Amino acid sequence: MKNIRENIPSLKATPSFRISFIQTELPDYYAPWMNVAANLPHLIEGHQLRREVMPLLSTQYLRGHRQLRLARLALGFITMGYVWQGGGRQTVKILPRALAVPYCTISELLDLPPILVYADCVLANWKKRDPCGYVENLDILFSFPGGDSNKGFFLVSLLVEAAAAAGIKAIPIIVNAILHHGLCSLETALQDVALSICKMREAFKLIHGKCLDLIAAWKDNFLMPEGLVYEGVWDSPKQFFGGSAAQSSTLQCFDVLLGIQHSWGSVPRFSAEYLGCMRDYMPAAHRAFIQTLASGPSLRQFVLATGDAGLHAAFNKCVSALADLRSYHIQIATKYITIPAGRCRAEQQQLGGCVHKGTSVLSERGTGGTGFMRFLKAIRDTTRKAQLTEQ
Ligand SMILES: C[C@@H](C(=O)Nc1ccc(Cl)cc1)[C@H]1[C@@H]2C[C@H](n3cnc4cc(F)c(F)cc43)C[C@@H]21
Repeated sequence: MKNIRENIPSLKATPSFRISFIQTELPDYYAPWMNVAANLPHLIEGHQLRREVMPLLSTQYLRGHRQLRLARLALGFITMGYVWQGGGRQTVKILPRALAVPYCTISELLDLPPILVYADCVLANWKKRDPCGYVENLDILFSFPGGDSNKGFFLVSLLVEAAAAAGIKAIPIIVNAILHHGLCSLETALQDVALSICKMREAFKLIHGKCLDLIAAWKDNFLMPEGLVYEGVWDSPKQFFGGSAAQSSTLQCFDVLLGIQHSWGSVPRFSAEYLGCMRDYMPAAHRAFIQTLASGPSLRQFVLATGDAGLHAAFNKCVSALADLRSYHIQIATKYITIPAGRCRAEQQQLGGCVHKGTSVLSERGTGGTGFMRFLKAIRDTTRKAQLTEQ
């Protein structure tokens, strides 16, 4: 595969969704954070993380968005490791101020919750080993114990996101075509979206053999019923959702573009509200982009109103490509994520308590677990029904 930037030209051009190269360095002053984050698997497996003495550092020497994202990434991994180091048995209820104060300060500046999210683990957590090399030389910056499976999972998610960039880049063209009645440019742009979604599915295939030891949460988690106290920031404990595929901006963006509404009351946790809530866990620029798209002209209504067969077919091609991608996501989640969660449950029954898998407790949310599977199947079915019927 050629260099990722040459393969997907829109990477250079899409401001909001450009897969930007997050820095991999911070000023030396922040070495205590970077060294602990880089050494996390070893510290967690050796149960030494909580003994690490972390100085309370000031965030004033962080310069620019990329340094803030990198510092937030390091503190997010350290926090997750600190909370879940002992697995489900010995979760902590208080995050020490040396972590909590800078983590919450940076998270507030970035308008993100003080917990590890998809945009941290996937969009910010990567570098090119050889700056001039090809896509194969991607590597992650930070990981949990579990070796290459975490790495593969995060990098494949990144490649899926990178493949989406071309489709995202077509969205402003689509909105302009609607506003100016440019039927030809609209049909071409819809074809670009369909092709991009097909490429996302191709990238997704690289996930075989990878899995994620899920990013546990401290919301609706029976092991931390109150949530987490962020010492020196808030007096009462706070609850936040863990990392989730539903936090992927592209996962939600194409639904909004195609007018696919997800409302699903049977399991309130995974309803439209959950998807809406997950937008608060996306980068602010992505959230704004989706919100602007949602409040703009309806592509679906426009295509129906034109009665144009070519637009009709191009729109339906996008919907069927998205439904196929969702079906593939379900296959992957079943094979690589839900089963481990099921295994964990089986262990729980045997041991009559919570069994942790590696550094985190498998989460019913986010990526695996039966609740998430029902969620994925429901949004796949809703996607299928979004096809424009024959005129
Ligand atoms: C590999 C998986 C994962 O769960 N990754 C993950 C989860 C949590 C964390 Cl913390 C880190 C990584 C899935 C990747 C592909 C992503 N995707 C982006 N746009 C999509 C549009 C779609 F229609 C669709 F079906 C999946 C889509 C979602 C996640």
